[in-house]
Amino acid sequence: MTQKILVLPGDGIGPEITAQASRILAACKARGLDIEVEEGLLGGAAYDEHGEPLPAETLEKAKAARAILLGAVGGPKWDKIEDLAKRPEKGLLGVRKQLGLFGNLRPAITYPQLASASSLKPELVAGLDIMIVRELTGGIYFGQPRGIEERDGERVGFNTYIYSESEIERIGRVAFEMAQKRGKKLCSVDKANVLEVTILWREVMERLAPEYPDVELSHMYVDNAAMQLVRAPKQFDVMVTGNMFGDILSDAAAMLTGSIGMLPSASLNESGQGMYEPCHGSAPDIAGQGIANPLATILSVAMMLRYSLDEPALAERIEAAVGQVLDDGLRTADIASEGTRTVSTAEMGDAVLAAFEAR
Ligand SMILES: NC(=O)c1ccc[n+]([C@@H]2O[C@H](COP(=O)([O-])OP(=O)(O)OC[C@H]3O[C@@H](n4cnc5c(N)ncnc54)[C@H](O)[C@@H]3O)[C@@H](O)[C@H]2O)c1
Ligand SMILES: CC(C)[C@H](C(=O)O)[C@@H](O)C(=O)O
Ligand SMILES: [Mg+2]
Repeated sequence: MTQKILVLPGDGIGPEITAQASRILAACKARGLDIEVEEGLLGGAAYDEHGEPLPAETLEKAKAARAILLGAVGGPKWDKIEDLAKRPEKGLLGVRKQLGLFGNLRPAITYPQLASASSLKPELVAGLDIMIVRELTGGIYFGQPRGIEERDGERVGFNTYIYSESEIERIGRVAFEMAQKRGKKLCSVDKANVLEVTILWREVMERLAPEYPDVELSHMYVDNAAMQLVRAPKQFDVMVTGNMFGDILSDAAAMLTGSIGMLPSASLNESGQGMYEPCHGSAPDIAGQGIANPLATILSVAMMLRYSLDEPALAERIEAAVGQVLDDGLRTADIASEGTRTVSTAEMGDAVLAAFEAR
């Protein structure tokens, strides 16, 4: 059956990087992958056209798609929109929530060729392979009540950090199952020394553990986890955490791989429908220059093939092509080091495509 794929380029470097990833998708199609690809508007690009960051038409297309490839949304142009609901980021959060994409997988893998591009000592990161499992449709990002209002003569801002047992259990199961397929170690990250919501989080993780006797479960406070990620990151296999902690820790983990431009992601619901996007943002500081690293987005296509389209061989082929290009010494500016050849976004896309075709 033909599967629908929706590409949402978004803002800033979004269109530049999704253009390269789309070429890889097209190459998969040329090799017999039965997909139909269409594009849509999300974020600032959608706001400029329709006055909404998530127009009804985009949401409809997203619901009908088996998988979505997203570039990134947001940028200074839209940061002053007063109505928060109209900000580009709300469009992205809307797709995640509306499609129930609660399971966010963020793999931080340090390619051996890039160990020296990390800001940490190469021996600390060489061979690193961590999977961060982030809850994506709950927690403080969505909790009610929220707002800014006048109280006792001054304005107060407030959000609600809330998780139900069922929300914790469902992301916990994703993480335990992921650990079973990997190194069988799961570290649950919380702030159970202070926050009730994460006391419950820890309890639920403990309750699930006996169902996965082959997985070794540990717990860590988020502040320590941030420190351990830069002290000795290879101690981790799978990490599971809530929406906001996962956002922060995955950016920190990205730097272990050499650049945030290397970290792909998958956001999945219960039926395997997914949105695939790099973990980084729209990088307004380099947008339009043709120098952004497209590899996180290309590697997100590999995740799409693995998790939504059941094509693991094609996924491996893309990952191997990326490895090949790095072996050949090609680097975008963010991962360049002595002795490598600095290339543009499009040249990196050309090289990955050529390596993919040659395999
Ligand atoms: N998923 C998303 O769409 C997403 C994620 C994060 C941030 N954002 C939005 O993006 C905008 C910018 O946010 P920010 O500056 O905090 O984070 P950012 O990730 O866009 O950029 C942080 C730094 O990393 C660099 N960088 C990011 N991606 C890169 C790439 N592929 N190649 C080379 N360098 C890269 C940028 O140039 C910048 O110096 C904001 O509007 C934010 O809300 C969107
Ligand atoms: C843009 C923003 C809403 C988003 C998030 O916080 O989830 C981003 O930082 C991410 O990591 O995907
Ligand atoms: Mg983030």
